[in-house]
Amino acid sequence: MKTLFIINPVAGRKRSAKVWKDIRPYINFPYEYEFTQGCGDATQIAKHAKKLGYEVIVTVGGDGTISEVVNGIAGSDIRLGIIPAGTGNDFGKTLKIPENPCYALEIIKEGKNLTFTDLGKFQDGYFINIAGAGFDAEVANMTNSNLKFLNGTLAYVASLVWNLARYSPCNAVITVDGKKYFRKPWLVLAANARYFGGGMMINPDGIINDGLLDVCIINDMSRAEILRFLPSVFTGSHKKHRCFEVIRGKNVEIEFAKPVRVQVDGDAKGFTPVRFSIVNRALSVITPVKD
Ligand SMILES: Nc1ncnc2c1ncn2[C@@H]1O[C@H](COP(=O)(O)OP(=O)(O)OP(=O)(O)O)[C@@H](O)[C@H]1O
Repeated sequence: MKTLFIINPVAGRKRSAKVWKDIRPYINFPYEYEFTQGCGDATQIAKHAKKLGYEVIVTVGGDGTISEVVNGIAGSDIRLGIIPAGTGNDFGKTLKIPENPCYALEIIKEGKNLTFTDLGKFQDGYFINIAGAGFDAEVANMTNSNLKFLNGTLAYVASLVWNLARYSPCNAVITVDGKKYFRKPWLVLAANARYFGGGMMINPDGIINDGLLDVCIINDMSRAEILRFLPSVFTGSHKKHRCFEVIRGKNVEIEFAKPVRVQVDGDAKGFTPVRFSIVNRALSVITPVKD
């Protein structure tokens, strides 16, 4: 199949360029490749590849690279392959794509199993993993913009601690398929997949092709309780916590009493109010097991 690898050389704090060098000798089928030059480039490359008739696009990068490619090929017949080479690599975790790039390449070489995934819709674009508003968006914004000089995990933890000290939950109206829910949340997510924040299983029961967004809400609790709550998110055991709830639906509107930051696939995207919806089975992804 006509295949293009799109490599984001700066993903994973530049680990991606090395990953590409490592896996290249093992690619035993015809392919082309292109490096991204900057923000948004992967979308343009993917759109062009669609016009040129490529059948498979493989990302070598992280979730941001996947998200950009998705925005170039959503709704087409192009198959998405994923070589995890970013910092968090959260989307691939839901699909059980091996974290080891050489094993991930083997899955693409086999290419026989496809999973159709839903895509979230935000404004005129798509997201594949998780979008949301509140505390998580503040953390993502600070990690990506102000703390680039720190390494990945350190930047995330520093941002988490800083925002925990200064962020306070405020009243919100969350409308899911027309039904209004009044809450005072730390954060509200519209999740397609299961993981975010570099391995946190925030949405343990998420199914990526059920045609529904999982609206995950962390309701008001003290800062001390948040500190106890956060580790449980890595294992998914937080789902039994009295302040955590999931509401499922196709259309979600989130409005806070004051404008609160929004993130889409880990990138800060303005402020609330915000609307998300879902497009069922909009993209096929090459996976270890069949859909
Ligand atoms: N050549 C480039 N120079 C600078 N930035 C780039 C370049 N190519 C792509 N980008 C940007 O790099 C950002 C980070 O990419 P990506 O999200 O894939 O890596 P990551 O943040 O390390 O991984 P993850 O999102 O899985 O934690 C993307 O927002 C993308 O727009």
